[in-house]
Amino acid sequence: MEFTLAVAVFSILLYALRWNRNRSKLPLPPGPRKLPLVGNFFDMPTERQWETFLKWSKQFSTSIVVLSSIEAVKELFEKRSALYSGRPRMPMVVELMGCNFLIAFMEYGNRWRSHRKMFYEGFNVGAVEQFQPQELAATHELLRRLLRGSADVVNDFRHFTGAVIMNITYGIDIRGADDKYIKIAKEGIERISTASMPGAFLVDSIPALKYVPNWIPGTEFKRKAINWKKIVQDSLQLPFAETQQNIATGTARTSFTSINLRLVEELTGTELEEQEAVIKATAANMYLGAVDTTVSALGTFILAMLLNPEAQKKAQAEIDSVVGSGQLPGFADKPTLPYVSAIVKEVLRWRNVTPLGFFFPTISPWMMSIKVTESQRIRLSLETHVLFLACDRAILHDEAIYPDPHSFKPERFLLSEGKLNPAIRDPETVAFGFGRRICPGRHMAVAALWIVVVSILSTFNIDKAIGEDDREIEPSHEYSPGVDTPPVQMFNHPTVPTGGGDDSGHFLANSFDICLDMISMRMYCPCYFTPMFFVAIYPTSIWPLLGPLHVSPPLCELKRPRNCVWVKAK
Ligand code: HEM
Repeated sequence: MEFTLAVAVFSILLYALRWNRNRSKLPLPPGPRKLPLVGNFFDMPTERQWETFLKWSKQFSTSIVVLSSIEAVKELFEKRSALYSGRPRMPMVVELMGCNFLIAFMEYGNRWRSHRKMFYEGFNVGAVEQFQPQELAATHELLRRLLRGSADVVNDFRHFTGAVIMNITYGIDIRGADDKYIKIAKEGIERISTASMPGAFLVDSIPALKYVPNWIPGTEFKRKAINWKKIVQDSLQLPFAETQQNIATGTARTSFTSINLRLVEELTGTELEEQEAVIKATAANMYLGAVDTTVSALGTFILAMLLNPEAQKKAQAEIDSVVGSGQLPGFADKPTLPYVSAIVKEVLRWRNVTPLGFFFPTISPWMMSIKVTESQRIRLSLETHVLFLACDRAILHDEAIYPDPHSFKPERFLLSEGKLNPAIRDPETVAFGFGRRICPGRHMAVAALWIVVVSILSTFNIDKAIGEDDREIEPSHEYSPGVDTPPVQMFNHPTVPTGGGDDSGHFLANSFDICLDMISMRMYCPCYFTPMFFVAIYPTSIWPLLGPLHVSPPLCELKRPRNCVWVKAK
């Protein structure tokens, strides 16, 4: 028996070594020089990643396939989505900080499915219509805040999004600008953003470091993880506990959490615990997924209006002629306000919130090549294992579909008679991702964007702020990656390349080399030569590259309240 086992193990190892040798005949991908053990860890940029990746892409080749055409993205992420819906492993944020409740970081499987299903039930295209009253009420509150003279428009947008989502998700009212839940969520998102930055923590490249005792020098990351976990846990636990408490005292308002908790109240024991955990986690995802993304898009709207006063005037003329100046617009006006809808589409296209989508790891280390489209096939080897990354910005700036892509032109979505042109690809089909991992909050996000955009346009003029020298201040194009980090240079220019790496321009193979360090890691790992283990260690070596969420800080003034009689303070 033991002999048979030994022969079996030996044969597998022999096969593995031969298999590896065959594959290693393929050339190694070029990239920055690797150090022993840590590979290219220290080369990884922690900010303005796109610039470094672009530089590397010119200097080197291969490794990451950035899909910059809708055809390639649909082929892989939609037609073959069963194979391309995974997520890379993230030891710092998921395992040490306990963010395994975040759907965006979950591995594709049953756990992800159960959370996603519950999310879908609450936020599908039909279900989100029931949130319109809350969105409208929060929008009118936003207008009142702006009317009182806002010092920080971005903060007001954060407050708006928080108010809508806390109401829908937990039935909790936000109290003032310093509301504790807004504060908790803001802090939680900051920590999650920092911890999920590619290259920020070595433990993501060497997951075994998470077992190193805390007292050993150099394990500062473990202490950070413990502190940050507490902050993140607050955003998971506290609002949920308040809703539970309200249900117990009979004061709970109808919300996603209260409805779902009532549905499971018949359950007992482990079944109840499991269901409660899914409800709690899904609710937290709603808040954490919604805030920065929506705030970023609204910030871009303000920037676009500052830079394009003509577009602002046209939208206001449309609103005045359709809604009139005697009342505020509502959701029912949407079909009759195509220019406003075109502005929302252009906001999602022009400076989309996630210029780079999420990473999807290569499906299987056993594959030698992957067919991307009918005419394109990528060769794979162990060393050139690719991560697929949809470059949303490139797709949304495709000149063939959107001529003069860097200009803000809502007209591109309109027919000559002023109606929306269905033939132009709707940015909503790109800006929220693709396939099975497509953003589940997109319907709510678009509704919230639309009502805020139309309401601000109907009541305010958005003008450049006036400086102390009585001159207009030119708006900054700088956006902050993540939250509360110093502003960095924004994508004024197409820093993410939009061309193709091949004749048809379909995708940028031979482009970014962002995973070079991870590939090196695999080569130093003792398990590397055993393909059986390779599957297990592969995800540990890959960072996700979350397209940085951009929160813009537009310096602006909302002047000349237009129909402000309708925005009277309460
Ligand atoms: C303008 C607003 C928004 C934008 C641009 C946006 C964009 C995105 C993108 C690009 C993804 C990744 C999709 C992929 O992997 O291909 C995503 C995922 C996600 N979004 Fe959004 N989002 C927005 C608003 C929201 C809102 C309002 C919510 C919650 C109510 C939300 C919840 C989520 C969740 C939970 C995921 C993870 C999905 C998964 O991995 O299965 N998002 N979003």
